[in-house]
Amino acid sequence: MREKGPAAAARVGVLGARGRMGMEVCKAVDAAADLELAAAVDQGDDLTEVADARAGVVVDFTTPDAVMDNLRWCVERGIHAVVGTTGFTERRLDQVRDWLADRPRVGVVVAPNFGIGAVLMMQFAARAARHFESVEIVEQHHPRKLDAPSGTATHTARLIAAARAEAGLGPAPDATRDEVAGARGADIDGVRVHAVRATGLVAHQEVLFGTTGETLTIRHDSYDRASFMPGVLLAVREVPRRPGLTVGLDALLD
Ligand SMILES: NC(=O)C1=CN([C@@H]2O[C@H](COP(=O)(O)OP(=O)(O)OC[C@H]3O[C@@H](n4cnc5c(N)ncnc54)[C@H](O)[C@@H]3O)[C@@H](O)[C@H]2O)C=CC1
Ligand SMILES: O=C(O)C1=N[C@H](C(=O)O)C[C@H](O)C1
Repeated sequence: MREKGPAAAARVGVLGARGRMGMEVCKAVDAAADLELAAAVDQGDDLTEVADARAGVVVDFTTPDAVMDNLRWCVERGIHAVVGTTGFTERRLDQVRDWLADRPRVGVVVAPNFGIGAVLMMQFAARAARHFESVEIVEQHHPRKLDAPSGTATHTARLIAAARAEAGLGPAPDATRDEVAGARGADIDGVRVHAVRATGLVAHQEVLFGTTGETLTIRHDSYDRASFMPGVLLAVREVPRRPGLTVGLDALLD
């Protein structure tokens, strides 16, 4: 942790600091002239390190089991939070909104994917959804990932399902009668999602649309975790100006 002097704008605490994403975030914050890495905390460390270090913004890349307790702790102390950890259901988001109602000046940004290309991939998929009767998602990740399907794939499926419902599209055609369990993937709001895990992969997703005589494939690849850092740093800089809950990076990019 390098002291950058009084000109440094925001003091940042990183939770999950010894994880794959946490380490990358610590590096990126340390390298940013306007940010100061105030605390780097992982499992077993005391969260009070973050408060003692006077961090104004916390970045959480931990686990779905840990993230809600961390977030509550931050909101109660008036610390803004940028969250990349997966596992956010509507119920969890409502819980965060409840906590924030008591702390109206605190901002929380929860984004299933901080990659700019991934955000655009989700926007393009939502836009295409109403024009195609068929759609399936294939996500591919490194084999140390704990959750399946990915948060990005789940979010994409929900966006597509909402667009299909708005356009009055029914279920995608599928004559499958005999199925080995899992062969047709997970059903997320009526959209099939297939999760692949293989050494050598980082984070990849294809959205395959089909209609009579044509298909459209929208694909995004993160080859390096550095790809998430411009989005994370954007959220760190913006979150103090955005009280309440912001879901996704879309609003910040606009
Ligand atoms: N939104 C996005 O753009 C991205 C999100 N992710 C998500 O971020 C999360 C972390 O991913 P990775 O870094 O690959 O996992 P990882 O397993 O490498 O790192 C997680 C770290 O959190 C630590 N941890 C667990 N409980 C903790 C607690 N209570 N307090 C502090 N630290 C704790 C672990 O010891 C570990 O070091 C996952 O949910 C993943 O899906 C990953 C990449 C990009
Ligand atoms: O665990 C990962 O690696 C990733 N997790 C996020 C997800 O589940 O969508 C974002 C990205 O896909 C990398």
